[in-house]
Amino acid sequence: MTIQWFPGHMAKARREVTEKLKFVDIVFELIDARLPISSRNPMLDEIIQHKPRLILLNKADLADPVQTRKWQTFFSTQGYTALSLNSQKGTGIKQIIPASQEILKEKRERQKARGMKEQPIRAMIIGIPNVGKSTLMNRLVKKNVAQTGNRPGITKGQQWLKVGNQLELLDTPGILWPKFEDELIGKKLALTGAIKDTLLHLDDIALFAIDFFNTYYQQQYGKRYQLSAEELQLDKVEQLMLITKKRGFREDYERASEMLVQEIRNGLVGPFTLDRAEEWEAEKFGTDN
Ligand SMILES: Nc1nc2c(ncn2[C@@H]2O[C@H](COP(=O)(O)OP(=O)(O)OP(=O)(O)O)[C@@H](O)[C@H]2O)c(=O)[nH]1
Repeated sequence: MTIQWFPGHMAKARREVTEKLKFVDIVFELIDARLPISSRNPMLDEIIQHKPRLILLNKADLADPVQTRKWQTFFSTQGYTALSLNSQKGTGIKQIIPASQEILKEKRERQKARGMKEQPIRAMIIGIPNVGKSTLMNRLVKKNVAQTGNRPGITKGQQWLKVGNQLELLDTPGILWPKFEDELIGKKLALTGAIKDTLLHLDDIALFAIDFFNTYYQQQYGKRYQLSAEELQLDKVEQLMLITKKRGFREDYERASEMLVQEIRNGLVGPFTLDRAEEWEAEKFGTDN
């Protein structure tokens, strides 16, 4: 991704989201299922105020399914519905409309009681760069309305994209920033490809990944890089040196680091979740995370 968030950009993005919020009934907060905390905008609560929200855990195909279920439970204890999605394949997409209807049920019933005609639900997608906003939009609308991988352009007049006759989606998603100035969050975001590689050293990300996989997913990691039980006891630098050698990269640790990070990102080392549900007790959740 090419966006660098400077204060000016952030303020503009925030203004744009605030402006668009007026037109919608519900916000679809798109987050990366591998990073259910780190891929959120830390100020989202403040920005969207009390607007109803549906949390969408995207790229669930790349995440640890056990963790995804735990996160769904976690969010439900916070009063939110969180659906697990694979926007690329469309898995989970069908639940979006019924879940939104359920969230807005009381409001819609009140409107009905006042004799108002039932309108399609109006929604906007909000998420950090590269989380899959365009992919989801294209899936929902079933045509290529937003080019995936594209950068958000200049705000046009509000355009609504019809999703059947029950949902209308704002044509430009809200793009907000993650809290990448936090070093650990920055490494996690980098490992999933959410922030520019040049913001951090690749070997730092690779060493972080080796540590993480040794702790949580040692088996799938050891298998992929043919590391024996003994080799898995070595420290992370020695493991990186071994992987480099085993891949035939001689002493090119930079190349090995890049390969490792790319393979992890693309799911070749198996599904994984970097933010661990059990480490986030209820009271930790909120605007200061
Ligand atoms: N594996 C997997 N990849 C996905 C999924 N959703 C999106 N992607 C991929 O993630 C990358 C980013 O997707 P985009 O839809 O461009 O993301 P975006 O949020 O619109 O990105 P920006 O324009 O940078 O804000 C693309 O390569 C997509 O194919 C998913 O559910 N699973």
